Amino acid sequence: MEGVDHLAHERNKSEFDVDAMKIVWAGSPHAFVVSDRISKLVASDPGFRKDNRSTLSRKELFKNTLRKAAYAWKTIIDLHLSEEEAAKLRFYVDEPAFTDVHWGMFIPAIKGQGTEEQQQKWLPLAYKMQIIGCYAQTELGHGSNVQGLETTATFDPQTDEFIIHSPTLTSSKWWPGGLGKVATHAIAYALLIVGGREQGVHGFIVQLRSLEDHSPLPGMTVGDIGMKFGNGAYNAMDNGVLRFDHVRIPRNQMLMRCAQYTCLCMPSDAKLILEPCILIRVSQVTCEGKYKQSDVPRQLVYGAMLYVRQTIVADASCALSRAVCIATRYSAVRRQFGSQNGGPETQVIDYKTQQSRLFPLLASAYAFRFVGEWLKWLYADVTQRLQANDFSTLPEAHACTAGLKSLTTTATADGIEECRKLCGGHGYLCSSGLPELFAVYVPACTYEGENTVLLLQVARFLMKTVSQLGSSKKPVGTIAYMTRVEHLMQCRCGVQRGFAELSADLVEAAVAHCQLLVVSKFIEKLQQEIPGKGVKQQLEVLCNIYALFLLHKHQGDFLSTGCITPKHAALANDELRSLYSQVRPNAIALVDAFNYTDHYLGSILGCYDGNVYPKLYEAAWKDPLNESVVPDGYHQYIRPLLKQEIRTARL
Ligand SMILES: CCCCCCC/C=C/C(=O)SCCNC(=O)CCNC(=O)[C@H](O)C(C)(C)COP(=O)(O)OP(=O)(O)OC[C@H]1O[C@@H](n2cnc3c(N)ncnc32)[C@H](O)[C@@H]1OP(=O)(O)O
Ligand SMILES: Cc1cc2nc3c(=O)[nH]c(=O)nc-3n(C[C@H](O)[C@H](O)[C@H](O)COP(=O)(O)OP(=O)(O)OC[C@H]3O[C@@H](n4cnc5c(N)ncnc54)[C@H](O)[C@@H]3O)c2cc1C
Repeated sequence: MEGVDHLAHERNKSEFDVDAMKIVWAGSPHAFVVSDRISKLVASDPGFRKDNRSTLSRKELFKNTLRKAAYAWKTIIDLHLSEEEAAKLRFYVDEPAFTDVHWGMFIPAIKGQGTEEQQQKWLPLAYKMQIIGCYAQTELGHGSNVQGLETTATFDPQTDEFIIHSPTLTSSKWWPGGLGKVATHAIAYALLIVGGREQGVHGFIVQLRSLEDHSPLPGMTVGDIGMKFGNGAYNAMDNGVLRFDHVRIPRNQMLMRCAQYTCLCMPSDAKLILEPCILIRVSQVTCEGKYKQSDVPRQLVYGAMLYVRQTIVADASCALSRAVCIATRYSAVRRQFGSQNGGPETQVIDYKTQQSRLFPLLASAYAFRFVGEWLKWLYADVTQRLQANDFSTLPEAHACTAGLKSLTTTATADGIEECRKLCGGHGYLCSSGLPELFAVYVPACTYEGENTVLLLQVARFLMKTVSQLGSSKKPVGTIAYMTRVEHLMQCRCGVQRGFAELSADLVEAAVAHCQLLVVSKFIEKLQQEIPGKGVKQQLEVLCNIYALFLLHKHQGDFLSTGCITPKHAALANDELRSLYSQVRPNAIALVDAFNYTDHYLGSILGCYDGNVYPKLYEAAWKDPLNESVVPDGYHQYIRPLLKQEIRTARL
């Protein structure tokens, strides 16, 4: 029945202050207020309706996404929303679109790699959406290997311009979100060539389309790369292909924070003679001529990826918590077997197998939330240090963002699929919200750095740390614990097989390092002041589940290395079962704490009131296939079959 809370009995079991936990999940009382208000604003506005997405064709889906993006922008302007509120609105609209890349990559790249002048010129246009940007790095032939990119940017000293060109088919830009049909500008990554010499990959701001009629500018061949995985909402994103045919851009459209070019200006008879290189900004003309890599590490060119990777960790906790919320609520609603004397069947959430699959995912959602909070702090800290030309923590920041992005996205993608399975057959319905959530989420394991490639970066960082053990350079920060392996390294320093040969094992070590990070940041969170009755206790239970589940999952490694004994392993398993029993009465309240509206969840199985069956039944009849009792095609194909009007092969 509508209006009845079919999960009230579950909510009454809660042993902690759910409202206080909502603030812990949101990050602060202010963040909760903003989040709560904006999520309800979006949920109550029919202009942000999303329950019909699975019935739209790709072109209808794409056009509807443009409509929503424009509507969202109008809402932001009309309501004078702050940047924080606007970001929350885009989050709760929950529609993969060009705006994700405009706000999530194009703007951060200009902020991170543009000079002051370039920021002053381009950011106001981008913030007002008078230009729409995309991040065009990946090519048909290269994505992981950035230094292998083939697009060229050749400097022409005669005209003080760069010539951007796609010399080969594989140099075609391929995948950039928003590029296919919407973006007016790109930050295009290309191999810089000055005076015939290659100077590595740099970013360039390139206008793609006319701001008058949106037609591609001369020298641009641009379009969409086609349908993507599943019929999910990610097909609303116009991931594009782009080829440059000797496109000229002014010198000042190279993102120059990371590189400068000094040049000889030898005035003779009042005429400047320019060496084949680039004039840096006039105020900085010097008496030498050479390519000058700024004293910032060239990896700052990758700065936007560092930023996005840390946001992706926070996104992982959101996506996993959505799936866990759906599966937990449905597990409390669903009853199967176990009826005693005609009484109610057993709630599937009471089965130990269901708990052993579901509750580690619930714990992971909270764990990723807190490590994401810490990573956001780490990124802000390294950014602040970079402003002061302090690059000391950049390697650690790269390793942490790369490793945690890889770990959390893999666990979340697997976790969403597990939540679908936890919901049985109904989990496979689009109305469960889980198939689309999976289809939209899984590319996170690939974009912004393919997960194995990123783990290899972590492994490289760990090996570099190990190689420095015994030297005066002591490991600090997230690798301080490695001093404890120093003795191991000394006795094993003999045999050093190649990194490549051991890379599969090193990737596992990288995962273990990142898992240690997640556990340690969860523990640090618990050492903070956490208000609210029973809130800290619940988080301690979840932290212990997260850690012990890992111990259980990898007990082979722990046993084989002598870190634990078989008795320890047995004790850990016993404790896990006990912890699951402690979570059970609080499970619904723990997912209520995510404070997701039914609109945002987009799931009948996960609806707040648990009134699942009537909603499933009602939703079925809305499917276009049910618009007619006799299906299209009956008379053409089925009736001849039934009436044996089609010659059938001899049976
Ligand atoms: C909220 C927005 C949502 C957006 C939706 C999703 C949109 C998706 C967008 C994209 O996918 S954009 C394209 C993403 N592409 C990638 O992530 C490419 C991945 N590849 C790389 O990052 C690099 O190619 C590499 C794998 C790191 C290798 O780089 P390279 O060959 O240049 O260097 P190495 O020899 O491996 O390392 C040299 C040195 O540099 C350090 N380093 C590498 N990357 C970084 C970094 N990002 N920041 C800081 N430092 C970095 C590396 O550790 C090495 O250091 P040393 O060991 O020499 O000290
Ligand atoms: C939905 C989506 C959106 C995207 N949006 C953008 C965007 O907006 N802008 C943009 O520029 N790009 C974008 N991309 C591209 C994305 O960044 C790349 O696909 C990603 O970086 C992976 O690179 P790749 O495709 O070259 O994978 P590859 O590197 O070709 O991976 C293939 C396999 O090779 C393995 N491999 C590669 N190198 C090594 C190595 N050295 N050692 C061991 N194994 C290795 C990988 O682990 C993987 O298993 C997007 C991609 C997707 C799917």
